[in-house]
Amino acid sequence: MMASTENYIWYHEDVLGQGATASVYKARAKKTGELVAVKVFNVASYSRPYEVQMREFKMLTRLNHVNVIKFLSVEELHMNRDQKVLVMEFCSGGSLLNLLEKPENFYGLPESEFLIVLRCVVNGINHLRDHGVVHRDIKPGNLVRKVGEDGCSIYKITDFGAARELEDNETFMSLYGTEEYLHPDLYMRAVLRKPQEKSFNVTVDLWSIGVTFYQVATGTLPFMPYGGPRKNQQVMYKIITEKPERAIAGVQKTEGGPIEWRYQLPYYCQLSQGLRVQLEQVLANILESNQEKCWGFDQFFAATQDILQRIKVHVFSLQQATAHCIYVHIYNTVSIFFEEVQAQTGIAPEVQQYMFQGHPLPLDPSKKVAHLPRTTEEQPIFLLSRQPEKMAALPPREPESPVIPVRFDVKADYIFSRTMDGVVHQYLRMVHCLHQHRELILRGFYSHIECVHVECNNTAHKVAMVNMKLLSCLSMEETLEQLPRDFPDASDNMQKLSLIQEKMPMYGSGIREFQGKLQHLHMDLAKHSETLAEDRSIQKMASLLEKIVAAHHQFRKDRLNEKLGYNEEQIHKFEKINLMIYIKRVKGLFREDCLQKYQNVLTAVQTWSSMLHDMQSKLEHFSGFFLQLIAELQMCERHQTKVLDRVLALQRPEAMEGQKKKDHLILRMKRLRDEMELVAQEMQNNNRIIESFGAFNARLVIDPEVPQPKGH
Ligand SMILES: Nc1ncnc2c1ncn2[C@@H]1O[C@H](COP(=O)(O)OP(=O)(O)OP(=O)(O)O)[C@@H](O)[C@H]1O
Repeated sequence: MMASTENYIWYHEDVLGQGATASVYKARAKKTGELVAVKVFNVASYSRPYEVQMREFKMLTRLNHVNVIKFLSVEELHMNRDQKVLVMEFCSGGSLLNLLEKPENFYGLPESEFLIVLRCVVNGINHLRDHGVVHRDIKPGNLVRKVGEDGCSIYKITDFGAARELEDNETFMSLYGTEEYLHPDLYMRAVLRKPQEKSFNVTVDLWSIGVTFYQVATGTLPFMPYGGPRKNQQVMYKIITEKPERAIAGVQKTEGGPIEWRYQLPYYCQLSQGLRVQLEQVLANILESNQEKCWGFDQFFAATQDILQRIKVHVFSLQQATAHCIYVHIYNTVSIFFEEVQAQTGIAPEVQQYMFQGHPLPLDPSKKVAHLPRTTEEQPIFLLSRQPEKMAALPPREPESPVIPVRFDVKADYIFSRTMDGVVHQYLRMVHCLHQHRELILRGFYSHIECVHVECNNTAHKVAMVNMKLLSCLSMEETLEQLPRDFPDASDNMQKLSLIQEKMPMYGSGIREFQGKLQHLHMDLAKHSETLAEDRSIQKMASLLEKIVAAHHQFRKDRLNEKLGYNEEQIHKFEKINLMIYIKRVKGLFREDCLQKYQNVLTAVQTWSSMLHDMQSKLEHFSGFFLQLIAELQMCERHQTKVLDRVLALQRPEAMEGQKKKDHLILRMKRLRDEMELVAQEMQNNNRIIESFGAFNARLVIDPEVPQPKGH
């Protein structure tokens, strides 16, 4: 069956959605074939006074924004000229509600998509505000989705039918379908039908936006009486009006039971901690029925813009094995970034050090955040603490599984399979996340070990330098010892030098031991990397999910049939048994395989962290000590040179046995002096090499005020 207006035509089966006032169809322009959406108002709707019918059209003609549905024209239905048809741009992605109903979004949208919704709604609502329009029916069903040329979603506010009708008690019923999103004052009037004197301003939209954002972030409605908002309207009203300040959700878990208030987004929500805290702040201030305490539109707009203008920096805290998203403004200094990192990890800025793409990342606190490298979830900046840090990673909390209906009931089985579909999607996400964290831990520790390795080499160079200087000093000391005992300024460094000579092999072997340990760590890491590479848990979970989705589709078909035939019923029952087996396997795979392997890596992290920390602090100590030794040896050299100079100056010809002997001694002295100069030059060269190695040194200068090992 087809219907048409003067310029557009559509099939009845191409229905995009049906609301309380109208049905929306996918239609085509007769002349161009262009796809449009036509909203055909139902009988109840077009029997309203003409001006009321025209309000939505009039309002739409005034609006023009990418996040507001584009109005094209108003036409009349060919079959019934009284019936108005609103023609608008077609959004192929359905509504945000359709998206939330997909099992993969049972626990809310992923962070990137959530931010798109946030941006579109805030910008769209701002445009309405600029034109003095209060929508009064904001909800996921009234946000339609278009897929942009870049593949990203664009959400558009639609359905402007409710805006003026709120002032008209007779047509108030049109709001009935959206009571879950209603501001408490409207709820009282529209749902409980109690007179309400207050005038409704923009805060009613802000409340609905708050409920919508909560649902988009979590997949569930924030205010939930036992049995659902529609079944228990009195409790619903109690929840939204008695909600304590700053609470963002209220749930009644048992019939007639207490209401559990929530001040934070639930654990299963997919948003990062960094975004959650910012969103919770917004929600607490717009889900506020007290007009005096509720944010005004300007505050809401400023707070949401502040979130949207921030850039996201992915940070993985290696010793703690936790992933973080740090939201900062591009114009903030790096020191602000350090503080945000501290807020999420507890690691103080003075002990933070970073690595990126396998190399140390020196960060200057006075520079702008714009200088930070671009990060992704897979390519984060690794955070290391100079202090030992406790493991902070917690095993992920499993989603609550619904109870399997014991009896044969197509409806209950369908609901069960649908929920299970959502639950297993969450399991799959968790498996992905654990896998990714294992990968990041191994990658991060590989670089960390390499950096300690460089430090080890630097220290080994210092040992070599000390040894060279020591040998040169010792040989000179031996020469000087041949001088007459009563020679003034005769050097007596021998004891000190022998003591250093005695200790040096100990340091040398200490460093070799570290190098051995590092090699051992690399081998340990390689074993874990091999286990990770062979891990098929993601594929196994995905294949189980596929089977559960197939069972769910089967149950969806079965639900549509009033009564199943004998064979269909048998198949349904077998499928239910299979479903139970798959679910058991999902949990087994997660707990005994994925979680177990993840815990193994976490245990290794603790060992690796403490070993590397121990090595680094010893190396730091060694470095400082060697620099001190080098200074002492240099002093000794200077003293020896001074003595030599004096010897040469004080030599009197009569004191010597003969001219020949004198010449011989002078020659020897000169040669020695030349040799020393050569050694000194070589050492200077070595110093330069070591300094250039120092640029790769893992002990980064993050804050110039932080005490650094001597000589750096
Ligand atoms: N332009 C569009 N492109 C694609 N789908 C659309 C469009 N407009 C609306 N829809 C779909 O049609 C559904 C109903 O549209 P709309 O909300 O305008 O109707 P309504 O009768 O006013 O509904 P309500 O019960 O919310 O008052 C939407 O939820 C959406 O799924």
